[in-house]
Amino acid sequence: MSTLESAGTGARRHEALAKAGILTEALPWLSALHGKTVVVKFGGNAMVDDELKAAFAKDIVFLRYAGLRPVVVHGGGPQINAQLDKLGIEHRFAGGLRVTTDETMDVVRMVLTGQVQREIVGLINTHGPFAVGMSGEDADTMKAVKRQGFDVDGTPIDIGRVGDIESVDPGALDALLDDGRIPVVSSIARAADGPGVYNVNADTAAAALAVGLGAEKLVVLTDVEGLYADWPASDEVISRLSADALAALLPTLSSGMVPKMEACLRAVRGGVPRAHVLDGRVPHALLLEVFTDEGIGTMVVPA
Ligand SMILES: Nc1ncnc2c1ncn2[C@@H]1O[C@H](COP(=O)(O)OP(=O)(O)O)[C@@H](O)[C@H]1O
Ligand SMILES: CC(=O)N[C@@H](CCC(=O)OP(=O)(O)O)C(=O)O
Repeated sequence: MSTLESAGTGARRHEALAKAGILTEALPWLSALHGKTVVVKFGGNAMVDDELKAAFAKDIVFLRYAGLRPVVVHGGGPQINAQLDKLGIEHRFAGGLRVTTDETMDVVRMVLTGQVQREIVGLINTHGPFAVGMSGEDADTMKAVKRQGFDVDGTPIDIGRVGDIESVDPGALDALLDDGRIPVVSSIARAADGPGVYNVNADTAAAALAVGLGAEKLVVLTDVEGLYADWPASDEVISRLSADALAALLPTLSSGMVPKMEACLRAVRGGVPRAHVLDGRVPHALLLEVFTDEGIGTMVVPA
């Protein structure tokens, strides 16, 4: 064999070993997570470009073929804002939650279930007949009561039709999962204290469903690398923290991170072994988190 040929063989061997290394690294995770439910929250800010959305859909289908039971809970804050702007309806947030009038509620429901959810279902189903879209209100999967006692810097405000989840019935989701489907759930709950529905923050909804389903993991995809220790002054990401450490940190957090980290805390305190906040702008962040040893983003653990 010439020197050139043996160099070529060496390079091919090296490449083959590197590829096989990535696949074998997944083996312990495949074994540990087989048959387990993973709830993935896909945030509106993580749905920024078509390539990322397509990569997300592939990852979800990958989880399904790998023997996991993925459930997608989606947000759509920016998409709701865009529609409210088109309609000339004012929008504002308090403590990371949308102040939701009856008029706003109609738009939230229309955009989440009629637009964002449909798009995610379509993307997943380019890979097979897996995704089934539903609203959290369907089959009483989520029931909520009006969020009370909300204040901004000590001043009480009425945040409108924003719900606190009172109960989760995982029956419909379990039936879909048992049938090999991938549920894609919009964060709307049926009112338990009167007629109509409530707008539920999608992080909060994902955590409640993760607890209700006895999920192994909650993964929240967003548009930052994870929880920054001292945001916005620094971009140092906290890679791992316990529930107690997170509880101590919560009062110092602001904007969209408040419901997100509260959700991680609720999930872990509700029996979900791990909750992760990942950067959805990184292609295939979900696959990397689930199937490699690489720790990315922020992980919350019980202790
Ligand atoms: N400590 C923090 N670490 C990271 N991001 C933070 C922090 N505090 C506030 N944020 C803000 O929270 C945002 C994420 O929340 P949000 O916009 O609601 O995302 P999503 O649409 O994915 O739910 C980040 O883009 C960032 O601007
Ligand atoms: C009560 C509340 O704030 N509901 C959210 C629901 C959508 C959501 O949470 O979307 P993201 O995940 O993209 O932020 C809203 O109306 O924007």
